[in-house]
Amino acid sequence: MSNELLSPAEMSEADRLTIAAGPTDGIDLMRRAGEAVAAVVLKRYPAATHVHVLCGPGNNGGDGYIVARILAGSGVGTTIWASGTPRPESDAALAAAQCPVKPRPLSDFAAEAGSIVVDALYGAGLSKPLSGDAAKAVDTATALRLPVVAVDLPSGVSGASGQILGKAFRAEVTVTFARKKPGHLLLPGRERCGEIVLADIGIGDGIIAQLAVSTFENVPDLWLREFPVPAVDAHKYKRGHVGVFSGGPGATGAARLSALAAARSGAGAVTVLPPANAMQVNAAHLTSIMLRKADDSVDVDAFIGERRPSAFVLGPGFGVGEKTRKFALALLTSGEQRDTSTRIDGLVFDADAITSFREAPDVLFQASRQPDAPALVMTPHDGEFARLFPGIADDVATSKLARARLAAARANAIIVYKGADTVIAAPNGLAAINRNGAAWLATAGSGDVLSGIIAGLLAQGMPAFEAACAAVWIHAEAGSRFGPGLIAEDLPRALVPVLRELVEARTGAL
Ligand SMILES: NC(=O)C1=CN([C@@H]2O[C@H](COP(=O)(O)OP(=O)(O)OC[C@H]3O[C@@H](n4cnc5c(N)ncnc54)[C@H](OP(=O)(O)O)[C@@H]3O)[C@@H](O)[C@H]2O)[C@@H](O)CC1
Ligand SMILES: Nc1ncnc2c1ncn2[C@@H]1O[C@H](COP(=O)(O)OP(=O)(O)O)[C@@H](O)[C@H]1O
Ligand SMILES: [K+]
Repeated sequence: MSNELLSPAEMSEADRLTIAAGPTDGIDLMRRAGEAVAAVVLKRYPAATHVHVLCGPGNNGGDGYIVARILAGSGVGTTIWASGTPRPESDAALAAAQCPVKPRPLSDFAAEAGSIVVDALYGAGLSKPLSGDAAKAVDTATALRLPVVAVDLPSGVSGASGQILGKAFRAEVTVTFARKKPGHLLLPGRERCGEIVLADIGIGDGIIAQLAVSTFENVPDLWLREFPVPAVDAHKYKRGHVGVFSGGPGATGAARLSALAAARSGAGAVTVLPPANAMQVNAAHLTSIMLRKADDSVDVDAFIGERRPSAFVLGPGFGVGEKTRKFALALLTSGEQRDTSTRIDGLVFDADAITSFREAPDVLFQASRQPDAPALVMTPHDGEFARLFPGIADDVATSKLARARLAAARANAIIVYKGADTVIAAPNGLAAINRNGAAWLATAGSGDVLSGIIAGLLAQGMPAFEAACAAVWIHAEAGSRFGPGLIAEDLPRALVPVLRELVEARTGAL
């Protein structure tokens, strides 16, 4: 798998293990890194009149000295602008000594239109906000609209969190090494990276495996082996039955969006569960989706006993308050009284099911910790996250990745922390960052569809973390492919070509 994301600490451990295993040493890694960047510059900017290489004092700068040597050797006009000097006897000092281009001070940095900037100031070792000459260099490159090729990360972008420390370059291309880092995918860093080129510098898969990485890019490789494909002898209840709770007569659309998405995602049967006074309005809009009254937990229990649903969605359009809390807690704690034939596999709590616990989140978390509780997936956007996880949400110094992980551990649930850079985190520390979405998905009801997809996959027996990751990717893929004009009603139908491709990839053919 090459979808692991390495923290700066893991990257330097990979570096250490590679060197310890031999015969590769530090300068070999640096040389390959520099060669990869130089190759990108030569290929992408063949008409560049001049390349300005900005070199910092650490190994990122060391990569820059190698780039400058190769470019100058290829006949490209090259200037080095250096901030500080590499530590004596370091790999970067060796790279600088072998570079025939004489460095000029970064404080004098000036460039002409038509030239290119290679940003090798700071990478994994960024330790404080960009200031002084480095910040001025960002302003100069921005004002002149110079194309920037970033080495490892645009300087100023934290590889761990994607946060911008002070200022950061906006690269057209970022060349990174061995594996991507969380900062390449988390906003706002992602936006500053431009296209990301991953270069092999000789850190083998075996070395990465030794790191036991727990953060991944959310791509199908992560969960495809668990993606459900119906068996030859499938019948509708074998494909899983999803119950979706509906709000009252004026708030039923969200549940129907969820229900349709669960059905499209492969659940064999889906039932919308409204209060009695919303049966009529739901009935007027449903065809293949079933309908059953659920006024209270007696109704819910009877439904579970008779129809054996395997997953539920609670929250979209349901309303905030005591009834929601009661339903949520009853679903979470019902396992104690059930035999295996009526056991619920998974729950998706979204929207109002999250907000209803804003005054007493611990009540919810205690219930989700009971040994018999079904797997719980919660899908907060920023606002809902802040309501359920005060303390974690306020800690702006941490990354969205770290916040999602802390929340998953606190809630004993899979947390799908939504947004343009959705993070999916599990209580055991596994996490994935999604990046195939598009802003077309920012439309009312889009989150309801996501909840339905998750429940559809849970009902078919997909493990909860994988189901959440798969649903986020599928939802994002369908929305970005649809593009302009997307409304939530379009999404369930837009899932079809995406699902077809996944089934083909999973089975080799349909
Ligand atoms: N690991 C690997 O496998 C490989 C890694 N490689 C390369 O190494 C890079 C990491 O190198 P690195 O660890 O030396 O850190 P780097 O980013 O050069 O910065 C450290 C220096 O910058 C300084 N400094 C930081 N921020 C600053 C600021 N805002 N303003 C001012 N100063 C600041 C910091 O100062 P200090 O924190 O000590 O005060 C220190 O002197 C990595 O990104 C990749 O390009 C490749 O060669 C291939 C193999
Ligand atoms: N700019 C964006 N880029 C990618 N995905 C987005 C963007 N904005 C929102 N989304 C996705 O759209 C969905 C919106 O969900 P939510 O905020 O709950 O909306 P609603 O409550 O209206 O259904 C989430 O899956 C979110 O990740
Ligand atoms: K850089």
